Amino acid sequence: MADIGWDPAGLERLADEGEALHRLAVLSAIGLGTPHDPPLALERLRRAADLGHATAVDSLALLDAESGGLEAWFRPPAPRRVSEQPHVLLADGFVSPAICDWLRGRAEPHLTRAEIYDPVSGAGRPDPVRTNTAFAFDLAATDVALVLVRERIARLAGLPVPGLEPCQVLRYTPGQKFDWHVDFLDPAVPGHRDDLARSGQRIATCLIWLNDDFEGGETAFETGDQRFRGRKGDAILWANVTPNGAADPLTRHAGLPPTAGEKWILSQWMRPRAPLHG
Ligand SMILES: O=C(O)CCC(=O)C(=O)O
Ligand SMILES: [Fe+2]
Repeated sequence: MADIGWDPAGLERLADEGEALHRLAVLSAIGLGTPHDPPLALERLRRAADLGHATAVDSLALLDAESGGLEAWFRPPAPRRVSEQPHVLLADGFVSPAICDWLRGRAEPHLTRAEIYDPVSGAGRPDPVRTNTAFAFDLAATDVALVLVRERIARLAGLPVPGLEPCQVLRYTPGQKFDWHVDFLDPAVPGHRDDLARSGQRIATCLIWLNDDFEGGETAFETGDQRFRGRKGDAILWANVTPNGAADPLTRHAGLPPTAGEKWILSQWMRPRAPLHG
């Protein structure tokens, strides 16, 4: 069957078909090629579910079970500060355990070896520094629940949704790690310059713990030898830049290896704006 694509006008013409309605729901949840309209996204999701679209049925049931509706969803409680230098915040119970299981399940079939940014070319490549597996969600794997989680993260951070990079689910089996690194892009590194000009600095990082039945595996910061580990559904958020916007070397951190069990997290890197084109 020919791919129906992601053009909203084309999808509108097919709008009585479950897959087209699901795609339209995702697009209006994001605001991609069509106005950002979460209530309309939920309405379209409901129509896709009525037509039996499996992801629509499951994600709608998940969202219907969340209390408070969109209003509460988009107003996450203020996080509490757990470190001043670097600037680290924790949000307890940021998402429900059911949302955690959903995100993990959506990523699991797609996991591949995680990559790092090559400092010279700016392209991704595997490296012994990062031995875990990961999946960065593309549009095809995106669903309305994921989009709403991303918007909740943006609101927690007070940053614009269009600046969110594709989010990743990371899985670490015992011994796997994301060794000491910084998330900001170094303006002195040639391979980072184009990216910085296009999208701006990676000013903040948010992680959500998707499970907690593992040992070790803390998120560690070199500064002050600080280690953090939340419960399933908690989020940690930190600024990769100082208040004046300069890359902050005190944010050097690592995902330490779990010693038993698997660690699953969602990782969201954030820029100040959408990439510029042209
Ligand atoms: O797994 C962790 O605790 C750290 C992940 C991380 O550093 C990142 O996603 O940038
Ligand atoms: Fe990181």
